[in-house]
Amino acid sequence: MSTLLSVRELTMRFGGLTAIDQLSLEVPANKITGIIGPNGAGKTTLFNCLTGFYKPTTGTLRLNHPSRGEIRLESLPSHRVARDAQVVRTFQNIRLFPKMTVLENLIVAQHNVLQRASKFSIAGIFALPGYRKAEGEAMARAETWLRRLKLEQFADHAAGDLPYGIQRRIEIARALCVNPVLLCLDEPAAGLNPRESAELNELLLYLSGEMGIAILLIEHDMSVVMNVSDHICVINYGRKIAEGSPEKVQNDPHVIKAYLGEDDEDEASGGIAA
Ligand SMILES: Nc1ncnc2c1ncn2[C@@H]1O[C@H](COP(=O)(O)OP(=O)(O)OP(=O)(O)O)[C@@H](O)[C@H]1O
Repeated sequence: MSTLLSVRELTMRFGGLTAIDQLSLEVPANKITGIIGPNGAGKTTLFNCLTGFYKPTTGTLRLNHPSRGEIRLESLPSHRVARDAQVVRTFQNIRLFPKMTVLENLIVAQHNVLQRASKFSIAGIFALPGYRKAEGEAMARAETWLRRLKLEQFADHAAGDLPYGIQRRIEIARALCVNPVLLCLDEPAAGLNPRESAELNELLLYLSGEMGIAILLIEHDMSVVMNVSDHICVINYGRKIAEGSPEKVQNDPHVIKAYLGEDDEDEASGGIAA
């Protein structure tokens, strides 16, 4: 099993608060790695460090890019993390452009390639052949992902008018248009009903199993994280407290204690069961 991302002794401090504390973690290629932990554990901060939103206080984030070799994510600005390292994320709160159509949202996500092809305006304004080619490819990629994610019928709808579960799926399609080598999903099941959560499971298994995309998944919905993850890392107060298979972490006394506290350990296993 090859390692795609190696997080080493990552620490992120905000003044006196240590949100991530000496965290080390290996993320394999082509697998789903779940990141769980109680509220405020530091999960989103980890994503923010990975994707260039925060500069870690200390520690390293080494991406073993399949064609570009080792990339040190901690030293890249956020726009280069997506463009050069192909590490792409979604957010806890949906961040689509609500008035744009679904297809437009997927095209806009590819602004990096289009901007380069436009040579930062001239080629775009005059629709030169290189730009037209890049535009055609962006459109084809958007249509491909719409089809694969069963979203074609919504292509011309304003994204903001669609049901919440569909919008979540569009966010994933949008991230996929950037050809991620690592897809970081921050609570993709938030707000989904049980049927939609089950569909999300199928989608994640398809992306990792059929498309070979590595996924880092932050999720509170245990029916998702326990059913799709190959490996789970549990953090609390910014520290790793357990890791292993879903079955292993579910029964780990440290995890049970972190979720419900010392007095409620009997009830706790219910809280982290799939
Ligand atoms: N920009 C910031 N400035 C100050 N403190 C921050 C900042 N970002 C996060 N924190 C703090 O860092 C800690 C970890 O927050 P984080 O959002 O990473 O937790 P989380 O595990 O994602 O929580 P949740 O499951 O509720 O989303 C929290 O105490 C939070 O208040």
